[in-house]
Amino acid sequence: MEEIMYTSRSRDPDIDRKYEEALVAVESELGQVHPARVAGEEIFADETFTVWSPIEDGLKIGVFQQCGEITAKAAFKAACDAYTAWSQTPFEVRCAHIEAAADQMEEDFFRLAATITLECAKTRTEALAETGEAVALLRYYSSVIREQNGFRQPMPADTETDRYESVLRPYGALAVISPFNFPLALGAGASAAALITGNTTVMKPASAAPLSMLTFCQILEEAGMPEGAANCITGSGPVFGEIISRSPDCAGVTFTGSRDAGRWLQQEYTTWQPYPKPMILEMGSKNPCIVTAQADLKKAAESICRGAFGYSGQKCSATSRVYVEKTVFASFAELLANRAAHCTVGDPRAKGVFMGPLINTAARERFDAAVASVIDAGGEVLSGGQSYSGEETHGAQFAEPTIVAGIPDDHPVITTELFAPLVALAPFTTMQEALHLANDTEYGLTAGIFSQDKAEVEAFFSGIRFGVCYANREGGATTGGWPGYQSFGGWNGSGSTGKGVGGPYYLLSYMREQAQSRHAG
Ligand SMILES: NC(=O)c1ccc[n+]([C@@H]2O[C@H](COP(=O)([O-])OP(=O)(O)OC[C@H]3O[C@@H](n4cnc5c(N)ncnc54)[C@H](O)[C@@H]3O)[C@@H](O)[C@H]2O)c1
Ligand SMILES: N[C@@H](CCC=O)C(=O)O
Repeated sequence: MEEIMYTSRSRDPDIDRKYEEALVAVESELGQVHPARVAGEEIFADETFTVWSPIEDGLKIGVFQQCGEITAKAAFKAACDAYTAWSQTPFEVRCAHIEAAADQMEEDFFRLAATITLECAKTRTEALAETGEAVALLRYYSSVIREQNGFRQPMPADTETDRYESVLRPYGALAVISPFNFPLALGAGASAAALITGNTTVMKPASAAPLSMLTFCQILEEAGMPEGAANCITGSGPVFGEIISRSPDCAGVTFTGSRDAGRWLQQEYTTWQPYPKPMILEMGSKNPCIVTAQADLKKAAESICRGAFGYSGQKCSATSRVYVEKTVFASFAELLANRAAHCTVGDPRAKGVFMGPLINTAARERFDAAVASVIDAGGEVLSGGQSYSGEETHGAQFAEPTIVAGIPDDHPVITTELFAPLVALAPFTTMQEALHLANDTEYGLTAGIFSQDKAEVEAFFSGIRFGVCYANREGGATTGGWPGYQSFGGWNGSGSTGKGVGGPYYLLSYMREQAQSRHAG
């Protein structure tokens, strides 16, 4: 099938037909009770929680288990029990399991995409691309480990009879915590990385969107993963965080989510664990884009619109600050405002809709407070600024694609991650100033530049302190990274390892080195 990426602009109409059929099928099955999955068994907790779709009132995604200590401990016990055999399984066999899971995901492609749309209100393009990204992550990790011969490397020996090797080996049972905004790709990608390197997993998806990951866990089981290697439990993040911090069975954590939760977990886990264990943290950001007087302004406006407002700005990669050279500020602001005003906002299930509703009321309140704070600070709303919900939206919470300007550099809208469709513009006069403003943040995930001047582009790449950097990217100024093309990892407050998801070094974070010296007996 044709690969649909976040940056794709067109697709075969047959894809839309299959997606629409899957939407009808998946929607008709919603509302069920979903058990947690431990060692291939269905587990029911004493308490449950209900997840409602953000697309319309009354659309019940399902009832999920509010797992506490008993289930979490059982899941880690299962993962620890499975660890020895799985970690000693030849890497080719582990790869074959992950590849079989990727095959199954391709079989279920449209149902998975429809599930993503329904549980977190992604448009069809975003949901299809996320499903493709999830499959691509599994396949990419498998290709890396095969290319690296399972990360076993001969070392020079000092005698003819001795044999020395460097071998990368797994850690144990890892917790895999994933966010609501990429409910499949980021949980499945991290789990696949953990499993393919020989670790076992206890996955914990976000409570706002847990269905995709429970489905993925079932796919892993069906792909022949040994009992207990992959487990998935649902429930409160903070409760899970407390449990794993104090659990000697938890050999490490891979967490994707907000900086506040990630930092809390990092401190708690480090405090309570008896020795240092791996923590792979992928966190939020405040992503800048620089537009110079040498830019193709129309292209920049189109691409920033996609970067800032795609999935309603609820991407860790969303463009949220744009620094525009003073001489072109007014003309660029006008182009961007016109482009934003033409974004199609509506039901994300519908064809042609570019932006759907926000995940929940809290996100809308955050958006409203941000707009009010811009006005309080004497700033200007150049486009959008309103949020709305009501009968005509079937209760879904919408915010207009919004552009603001005229606020100070230390305003919270410039410094704090909003996770809403709001982008702030500010002028600059020199490239040095633009880079200073772009880098003036504790975050460091994605950044972009629009300029047709090669020297400006090179100055950007050498001066920017972010992990994922794009020049003149058409399909999203700072968004839409793809496994095997863009390693996706944050610097500074955006990530802990410096090795990007979907990149050649990512798997290294899931293994530790062992020197094996075989001397003549
Ligand atoms: N850097 C990246 O690659 C990346 C990718 C996607 C999302 N994100 C970030 O994720 C955030 C949006 O997702 P979210 O709202 O689901 O984030 P969140 O931090 O609220 O939750 C993320 C996950 O962590 C769990 N969690 C929450 N508190 C926890 C705690 N104290 N201990 C352990 N687990 C806890 C949640 O249940 C969820 O599964 C944004 O900040 C976004 O930038 C980062
Ligand atoms: N691959 C996606 C991941 C975003 C995470 O929030 C992007 O690059 O936009």
